[in-house]
Amino acid sequence: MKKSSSILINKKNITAIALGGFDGMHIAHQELFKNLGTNGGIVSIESDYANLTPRTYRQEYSKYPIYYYILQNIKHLDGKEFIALLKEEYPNLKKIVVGFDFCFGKNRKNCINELKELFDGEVVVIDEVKIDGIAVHSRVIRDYINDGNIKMANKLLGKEYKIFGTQIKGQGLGSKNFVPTINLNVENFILPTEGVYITKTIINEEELPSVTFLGHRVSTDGSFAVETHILDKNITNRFSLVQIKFLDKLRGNRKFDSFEELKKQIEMDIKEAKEFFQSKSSIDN
Ligand SMILES: Cc1cc2nc3c(=O)[nH]c(=O)nc-3n(C[C@H](O)[C@H](O)[C@H](O)COP(=O)(O)O)c2cc1C
Ligand SMILES: Nc1ncnc2c1ncn2[C@@H]1O[C@H](COP(=O)(O)OP(=O)(O)OP(=O)(O)O)[C@@H](O)[C@H]1O
Repeated sequence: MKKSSSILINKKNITAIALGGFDGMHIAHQELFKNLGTNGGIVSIESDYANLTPRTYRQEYSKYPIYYYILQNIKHLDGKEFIALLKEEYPNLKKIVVGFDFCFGKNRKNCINELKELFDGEVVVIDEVKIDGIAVHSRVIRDYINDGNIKMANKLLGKEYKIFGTQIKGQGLGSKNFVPTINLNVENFILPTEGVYITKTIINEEELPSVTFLGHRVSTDGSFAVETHILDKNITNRFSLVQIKFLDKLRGNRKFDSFEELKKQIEMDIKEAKEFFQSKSSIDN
C-alpha cells in the first residue's frame, strides 16, 4: 500500500492541486493527477456517499497526498470564498487541475470560467475521459457494480474493484456440508448485486484465487453474508483484515431445495473459477 504522505507533506510545499470528489480514483481521476508535477496534492471534497473507495482507503491509489474537506462544512462558501480558502490552505498554490465538468461554490454556481477568473494561477482543464464511448464517472461505475457488471466497472476504474472486510463467525455449516469459507463483515463499500463472483482474496499481503458468494443465504439461514472460498488452499487461521478483488460474475444468488443441490452447484462454481484462473495464467505466461 502506498503510504499516506498527507500528514508528512506540509501544505506550504504544495504548488498544484487536483480538485473534486475522487471516489473510486478511476482512470479519469488519474488523468488529472498526471498534470500535478512534483509538488502536487489532491483536494478531495467529501460527500457522504463515497463508497467505491471510502476515505480511509483512498491513498493507496495515488502517490500524491490527499487532503480531505467535508462538503457539508464548506458548501456555504461562495466561489470567491472557496478560492480564498484554497489560497490560505496552500499559500504557494500555482496550478489547479480539474475536469471539464467541475463546478464549485454555493449551489455549484461557479464552473470552469469562474475558476479561471477567480484563481490567479494556471487552471488546467481535462476533457471528458471516455472508454469505448462510455464517460468515466464514479456514478457510472457504481451502477455497473450494482448490476454485477464487474468487467465494465474494472475497465472504467483501471483496476480491479476491491473491498475490505473483517472476518466474522459464519453459521458453521460451510466446512461440514459445503466448502470452508471466510465470512466477512464489510462496511462502507458498495457491494455488487447478490451472486457468486470470481475473486482474488488478499490475506497477509498474499493474493489468492478465490470464489466469493455475497447475498442472502436463501438456501440456509436467510441472513446476509459475504463469504469467500480460497481455491486450492486450506485456510485455518483467522484474519482481522481481508481484502477482496472482484474479477467477474459467475451467476446470481439462488435458492436450493437441498444441501446436496447447493453443494453440487458450489462445486461447479469452483470448477468454473479454477478454469478462469488457469486460462488467465496460460494467457499471462
Ligand atoms: C461458491 C459459493 C456459492 C454459493 N451460492 C449460494 C447460493 O446460490 N444460494 C445460497 O443460499 N447460498 C449460497 N452459498 C452460501 C452457502 O449457503 C453457505 O456457504 C453455507 O450456508 C455455509 O455458510 P457458513 O460459512 O456461514 O457456515 C454459496 C457459497 C459459496 C462458497
Ligand atoms: N470522465 C471525466 N473526464 C475528465 N474529468 C473528470 C471525469 N470525471 C471526473 N472528472 C473530474 O475529476 C474531478 C473529480 O470529480 P468527481 O469526484 O465529481 O468525479 P466523477 O467521477 O464525475 O464523480 P460523480 O460521478 O460522483 O460525479 C473533477 O475535477 C471532475 O471534473
